[in-house]
Amino acid sequence: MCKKMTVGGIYMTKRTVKDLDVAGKKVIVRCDFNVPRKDGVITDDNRIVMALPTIKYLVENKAKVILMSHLGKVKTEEDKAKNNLECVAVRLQELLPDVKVTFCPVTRGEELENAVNALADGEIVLMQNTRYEKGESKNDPELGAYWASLGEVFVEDAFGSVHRAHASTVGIPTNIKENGLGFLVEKEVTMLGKAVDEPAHPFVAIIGGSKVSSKIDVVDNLLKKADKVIIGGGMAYTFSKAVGGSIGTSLVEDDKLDLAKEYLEKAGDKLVLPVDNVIADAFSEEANTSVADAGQIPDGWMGLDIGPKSVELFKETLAGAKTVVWNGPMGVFEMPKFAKGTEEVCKAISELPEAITVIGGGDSAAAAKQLGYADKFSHVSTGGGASLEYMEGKTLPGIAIISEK
Ligand SMILES: Nc1ncnc2c1ncn2[C@@H]1O[C@H](COP(=O)(O)OP(=O)(O)O)[C@@H](O)[C@H]1O
Ligand SMILES: O=C(OP(=O)(O)O)[C@H](O)COP(=O)(O)O
Repeated sequence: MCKKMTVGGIYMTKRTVKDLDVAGKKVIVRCDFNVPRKDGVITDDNRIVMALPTIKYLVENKAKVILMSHLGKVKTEEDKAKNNLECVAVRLQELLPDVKVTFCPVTRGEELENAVNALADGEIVLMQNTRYEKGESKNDPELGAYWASLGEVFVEDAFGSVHRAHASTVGIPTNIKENGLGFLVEKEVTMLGKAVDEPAHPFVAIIGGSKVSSKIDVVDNLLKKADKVIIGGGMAYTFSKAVGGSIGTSLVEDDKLDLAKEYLEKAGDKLVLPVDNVIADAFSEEANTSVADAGQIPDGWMGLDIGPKSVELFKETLAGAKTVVWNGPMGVFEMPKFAKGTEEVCKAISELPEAITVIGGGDSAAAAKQLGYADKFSHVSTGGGASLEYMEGKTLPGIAIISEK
């Protein structure tokens, strides 16, 4: 059984919500409500539930609460329709039946300002998806200043997004000096600090999932800290193609092939890749499936899970580990046919005696929960990229900007 953690961590000199005077004030809270959904329905509300301690504290302390979050990636009008944040307001109201929760469907202008000004003490308004604004991801100074003008106090509680220097995570606190960390961010840095500031060895990191471009640099940095870095999930095919493997129609980011090749050459046997994959002839639960050795996926087929030989290899790599850090599922676990690799790795980690084990990321946490292993980890982090960047020792801009005590 994995070890339970006690507290540790850097960033403990930052102000927290408890250091702020919030009664009667308009308090902007940046949350990470980027929750997994299927056909518009929330499939895992963990990120909303984890934000509740800060929200409840502010409500109980008579703040006028303005919640902000992004949801998904928004590049087109169609993306806007797909990533409407209203479903989160509905869930939040269910979780807080005694509190008035209003949803504001716009991200600037009179309707938003009126909604904020109408707040009574202890009431909540959730603004539409911050990424409806093009300036959000560029940290447009005008946008950060505008959103800041809506409130008097700012609370950073979006742990999953603190590695992003965006208008809502950095622009707002740049303009509101009365700011502090929320309880979720405080807890995350405490737990991650204990796990990885001075990790016990052997230290094994596992990187999977689908966000190749945002996570490939992490691999290089983790290679300096960890004894082994396992690559699985959709990440693996970019590495496989980089060394000339056939990957069919598997997920790949061609502009990262050179980098993947460089990391492979540099890392030698420290980097552990799948040796086989469960393949499918369509991205569907109904697809025909088979197993193919890595780099030998036929045309028209795609890898959607690690295969049985990879499971054994990853188990061997994990044996004896004292610290395990994992972000990104081993396959498309949302479809039971492709969940086995993720489940087997969960199982192997849960059976490690005396290891500190951390799983992070919206989908990874959802996978651990769905497969029944969430309570087997020492810590389930709400942040994937954020927890990885913390572990790399990188500055997290959304935390760095917050005032010192
Ligand atoms: N082989 C694969 N091909 C395509 N998508 C994959 C593959 N393996 C995993 N995924 C997908 O990766 C997604 C999670 O990736 P990511 O966002 O990086 O993780 P997290 O949210 O935990 O940080 C899941 O939705 C999963 O279906
Ligand atoms: O889901 C998130 O990150 P994660 O997948 O690394 O856990 C965060 O909400 C950040 O989202 P982004 O990677 O679209 O900026």
